[in-house]
Amino acid sequence: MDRDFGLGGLNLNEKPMISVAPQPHPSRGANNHNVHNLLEQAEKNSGVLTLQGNKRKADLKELEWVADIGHGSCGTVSKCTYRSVTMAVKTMPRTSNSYEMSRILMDLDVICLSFDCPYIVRCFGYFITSYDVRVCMECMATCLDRLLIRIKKGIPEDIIGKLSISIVKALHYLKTKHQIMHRDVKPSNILLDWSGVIKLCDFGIAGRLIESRAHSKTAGCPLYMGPERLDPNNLDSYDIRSDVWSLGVTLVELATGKYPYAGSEFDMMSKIMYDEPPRLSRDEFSDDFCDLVESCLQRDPKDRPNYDMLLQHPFIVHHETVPTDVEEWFADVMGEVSVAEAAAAP
Ligand SMILES: Nc1ncnc2c1ncn2[C@@H]1O[C@H](COP(=O)(O)OP(=O)(O)OP(=O)(O)O)[C@@H](O)[C@H]1O
Repeated sequence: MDRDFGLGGLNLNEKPMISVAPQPHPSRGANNHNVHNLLEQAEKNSGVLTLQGNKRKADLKELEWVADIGHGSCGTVSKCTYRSVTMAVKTMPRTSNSYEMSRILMDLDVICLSFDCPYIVRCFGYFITSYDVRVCMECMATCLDRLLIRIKKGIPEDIIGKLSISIVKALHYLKTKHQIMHRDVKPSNILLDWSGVIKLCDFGIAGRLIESRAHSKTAGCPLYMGPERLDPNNLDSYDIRSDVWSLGVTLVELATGKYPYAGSEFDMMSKIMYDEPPRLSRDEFSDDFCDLVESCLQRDPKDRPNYDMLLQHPFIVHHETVPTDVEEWFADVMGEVSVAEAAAAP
């Protein structure tokens, strides 16, 4: 779809999510006046859906619920149809809390802004009512954390090769085209469809970069944050290399089938800050893959690659050229899971 409204330039950066250090009240950076204006701007295109290349004014009453897909901290995602087009609709209740509202608007803005990126989940349009905001997206088959739970093992390296290309390209696109960093890279925000296409989603806590740096330390899931973002003594801003750390942790989790740190949340955060970063075993994975992960999981952000460097990494370059059928693999594993589930059923 075309970019329907632009929220760019307004300060939605200060949106701390999970407290890991003393911090101001979450709503401080997103003032009510800004949020109100942004909402008014967005409302102008409410109900305009772009389907099969045609823009049309849609009637919310024609949106039919099919099934719930899942719940996140901002709302619920459901499978719906609009005139026989299947979509995933994320419904987020409107709230008087300007921090929550700024998250909703940021998610909406980035997804609309990224209409031309094939590695970011596509948006058909949205509805803003007096009660909620509903974002209509293409419906993907699953997110990678659910997939890991279902298959109960790691994802094969050649599939991770294809997946890494899509995610690095999505992050690179956000950085170079819109000066945005995602700040919440993790398996639950990576989606896969039945034809094997991999896309990034969930931009509620994305941050606008000012001179390539973001300035709010606390947004995102702390378990995927780089040590520099968890350190309460570090008052510096951070850059996209913090997302590169999150990508490294995500790749280890996808390859091994489990999150690399254990213990209470406090233990895990201490380990991220003070222990040696996780590594992949060279007995189980190729040297190129192990090297890529090692480069992403460097304690000092300056030692991590940027996206241009990642795109030239031998692991990525190799998987750009080899034909890997993600669609077939996905169909096979889902088939195996269904057979196993049917066999285990009473
Ligand atoms: N376009 C989509 N197609 C299919 N499933 C989706 C789509 N968008 C989101 N989902 C799924 O819906 C569920 C809820 O997503 P949502 O983005 O609201 O929250 P989350 O990422 O799980 O959690 P949080 O927002 O707290 O980080 C997740 O399982 C997600 O994978």
